[in-house]
Order: sequence, then C-alpha cells, then structure tokens
Amino acid sequence: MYPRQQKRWHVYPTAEDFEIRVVRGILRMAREAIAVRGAFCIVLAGGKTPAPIYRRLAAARMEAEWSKWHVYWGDELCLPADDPARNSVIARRAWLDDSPIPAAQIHPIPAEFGPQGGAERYAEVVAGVDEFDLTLLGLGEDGHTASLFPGRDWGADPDSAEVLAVTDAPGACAERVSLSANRLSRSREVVFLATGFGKFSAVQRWRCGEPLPAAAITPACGVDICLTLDAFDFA
Ligand SMILES: O=C1O[C@H](COP(=O)(O)O)[C@@H](O)[C@H](O)[C@H]1O
Repeated sequence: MYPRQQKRWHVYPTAEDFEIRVVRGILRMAREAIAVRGAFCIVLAGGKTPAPIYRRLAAARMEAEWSKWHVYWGDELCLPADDPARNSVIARRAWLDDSPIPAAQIHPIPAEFGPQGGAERYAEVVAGVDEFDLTLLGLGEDGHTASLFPGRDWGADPDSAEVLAVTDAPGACAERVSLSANRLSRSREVVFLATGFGKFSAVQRWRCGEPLPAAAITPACGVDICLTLDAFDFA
C-alpha cells in the first residue's frame, strides 16, 4: 500500500485557459528552482495532451533561462528513435528541436533498446538526479499514468526499481519503459494534465478514491491536477 495522495484540483473553462495557466506555472517553477538550486529538472509527460503546452513553451523563448533546464521523460514507447508516436519525438517536434536548451541536457529514454535495455540505461541517467523539480504526467482513459497501467506492478514500494521495463501494456505498443511510481513521486512538484471529455470517467474514478495508477504518485508536496471543465464535470 502506498501513502495517501494529497490532491489539488484546478479546473479551467477552456483549453486556452488551461494551456496559459499551466505554462505560466511551469515558467514560475523553473524560475524558483533556478534561483534556489541553479538548475531546473523537468520530467515531461507523453501522449497528445501536453503538445499544446510544449508549443507554448517554444513560443516563450525570452521568458526562461533555458541554459539551466534539464529535460527527462516519464515514459517512452519501444519504437525506433525517430518514430513520430514516441513521446520524445512529440516533444522534440513541438518544442525541443527549436529550443535553446543545450542538447546534452535533454535526456530521452533510449527505448529503442527494448524494455529491459532501455530501462537499464535510463536508470543510470536518472540516478544523477536526486529529486526532480517538476514532473508532468498525463492521465489515460483507463486511469494509467506514464506507462503504469491498471492491474500491473507500478513500482510504488520504496525499494522498487526506479525505471520499469513494461512488456504487456494494453493498446498498440505493448513494450515500453516507464519511471516507477516510487521514482515519479521523488519530485518537488507533480502536475497532472488532462483535457477533454474522454478523461471524464478516469477523473471521476480518481476523485471517488479508486486505486488507479495515477493515485500511486505520492510526492511529499501532493499533486496538482490541471483539467479542462469537460474532463471534470458535465458542463
Ligand atoms: O500512453 C500514454 O498515454 C498517457 C495519456 O496520453 P494522452 O494522449 O491521452 O494525453 C500519457 O501520459 C503517457 O505518457 C503515454 O505513454
């Protein structure tokens, strides 16, 4: 059993409000982390939901000290490195390919080596970070987050591996690499992103206390869940 999750819900009337507020929050957290610790370590979410956020970060070129950003991912699909379905490629195309963040500070998950090979290699990469400053996460329609799926081991125990080799994910890509719930919880801030009516049922189940994978992310500071109104309630 994992610790109780402290949740703060933030509901925005439109997708534009959601995007503006989330981007503003990311830039503020980056400024604070850089002022206090001299660097900002962010974990990116995969899937489609964060793409507009990444595009807005790309447009905010003058608003951050990009040379101090270090970028990681929460999960990745075991597909060729340049496959457009990969979480790293979605973020690269929307933002990172055209960003001033030094290439050596961008750390995609090497999932092209397969679940086991990718997990072992990425464990060495994240071992260099004690606590992430900000972890962005998505929410699947079945309540999964990163590549932690219902009915599987999410690595929520304190002694579980930091990076998991996933071989039986439902859907099109069964093989994946994912940070474990335990590792994702080692973040100063965690922000979930969910937009659209398709997420409504997962959000309701989470609000009602069902033990979904998303509920296993339990950083000391709690989690912030940013939603559009249609994902939260009947508008
Ligand atoms: O499989 C995945 O799905 C979730 C949610 O994706 P979305 O397209 O519905 O936003 C995502 O957070 C995760 O990284 C991805 O691998």
